[in-house]
Amino acid sequence: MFENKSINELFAKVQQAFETKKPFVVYRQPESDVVKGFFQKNNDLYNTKDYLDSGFVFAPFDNALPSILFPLSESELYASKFTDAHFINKQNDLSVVSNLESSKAGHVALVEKGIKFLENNKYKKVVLSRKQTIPTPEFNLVETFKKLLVSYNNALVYCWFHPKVGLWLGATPETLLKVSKTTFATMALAGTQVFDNKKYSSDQDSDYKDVVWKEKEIKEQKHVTDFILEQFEQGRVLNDFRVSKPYTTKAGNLLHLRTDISGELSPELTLKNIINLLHPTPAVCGVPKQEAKDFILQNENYNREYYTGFLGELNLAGTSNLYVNLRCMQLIKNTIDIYIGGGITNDSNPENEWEETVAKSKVMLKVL
Ligand SMILES: C=C(O[C@H]1C=CC=C(C(=O)O)[C@@H]1O)C(=O)O
Repeated sequence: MFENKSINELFAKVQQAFETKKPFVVYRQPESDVVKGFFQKNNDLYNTKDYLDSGFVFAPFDNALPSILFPLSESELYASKFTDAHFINKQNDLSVVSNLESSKAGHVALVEKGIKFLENNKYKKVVLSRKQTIPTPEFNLVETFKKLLVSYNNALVYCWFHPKVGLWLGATPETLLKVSKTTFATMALAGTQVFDNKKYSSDQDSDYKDVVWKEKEIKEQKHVTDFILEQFEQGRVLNDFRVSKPYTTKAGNLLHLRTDISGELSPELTLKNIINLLHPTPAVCGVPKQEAKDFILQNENYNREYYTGFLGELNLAGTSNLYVNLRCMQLIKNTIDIYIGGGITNDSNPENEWEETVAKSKVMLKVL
């Protein structure tokens, strides 16, 4: 399906497609050394409504809006091996500084409003976010993408472009779902703390067993696990259900709590049914889902667009690999908008929630 190219040919193709304003996506799945690309042959904007098509899907947070598809039948597909040796200078220091004080007041006020909303209604969780604009007069697409590749090995790293939509890049640690025929897997990812690199020398999740999580983070992550289990119970769709214990996982400079959930899907279930059950999960929206979504749309004061939506391979040889669009950014002329958020519960401290978004913003600031 994917034609082999050298990595330099693939990057040259990316550069050319971007300069000539042709739609494309290049991406590398977690723990893989293969970079794949879809290069659409025309400039049409295709949608998928039923998720029966094959191709690469790019879906917004607001599930009432259309999902964009690069159809398999309208795209050239290339793949190439990529190793660190292709790129030596790993990351920048965090020299890009922007005016954070005004953003801080706005975000703290939003979180305070979120906490009141939860208390007044006895709701459990809402995920609140912001965007931060960074000047990038010297932005170089291929170099930035390479830095993301070498910096975030266990993330889905991508660069997506459509002339009618814009340019998005990201390195997301969160799987929305993997479906291969009837085998299904997802994860509940939430809770954040900054990774202490003096304490741990390895990148293995098994080394983080002694990490201590506060009650707030444990609850915040449990809401995501419970939501997924309830959704599948209601749909009565999973046989041979397997649910891991929550464990600590590393994503860039951060640690999160994660539970793995997998099983066998009832054959009558469509991918659209599964996506509707899951998206948006409380890792990016809240509990109850609709009320949290309404609060987000009415109060965040900016448009999330594709941040906290999902993206990935759709029905390629019977398999779909979809990821939640986190730790992402969008190019707007000579600036980059970085999108960052966090889960709010009754126990949240607005100042800490602000700090969490600052820590998360470093995932992208490091490569700019
Ligand atoms: C909403 C984001 O992260 C989610 C995923 C992992 C941990 C999260 C948290 O600790 O709040 C969020 O639920 C984001 O990075 O913008």
